[in-house]
Amino acid sequence: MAPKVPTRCSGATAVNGTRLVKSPAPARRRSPVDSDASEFLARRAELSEVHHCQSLEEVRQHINRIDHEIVALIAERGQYVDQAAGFKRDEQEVKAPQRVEHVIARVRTIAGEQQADPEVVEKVYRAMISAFIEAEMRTHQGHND
Ligand SMILES: O=C(O)C(=O)C[C@]1(C(=O)O)C=C[C@@H](O)C=C1
Repeated sequence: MAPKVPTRCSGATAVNGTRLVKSPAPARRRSPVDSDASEFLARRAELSEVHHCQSLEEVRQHINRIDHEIVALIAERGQYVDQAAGFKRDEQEVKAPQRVEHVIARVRTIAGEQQADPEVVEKVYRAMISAFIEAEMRTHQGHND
């Protein structure tokens, strides 16, 4: 894996409280769907910076901050998965194995672009999708009771 090179700061607050200069937000407010994905990822990469930490405590502060963002994104993703359940007729459609493999291939590609380990990303996604399928099953059963 390529070493992480610290990027120029532009718009975050460092853990030590330093305020970093933020570039103006884009005028348009469309959601980052597929067609906007590369633009969205480029902006995300520009905003993120990997700090060289001086202590384990500092490392954990960063991990805690990132976990907050990840959980917020899982919550948002979950609401779309929940809606997906409403469009499905049976258990096979809920499980959608071909779609799962498509998602996995896609996130592995994104991992490569983002200097993330594709093996780790695949394992995380398989565990997450499996949990979402269980939740979707419950929603789907609820719709059909
Ligand atoms: O795309 C769907 O059909 C979904 O329900 C979403 C999702 C996912 O979490 O990515 C969840 C369950 C299916 O197995 C496939 C994918």
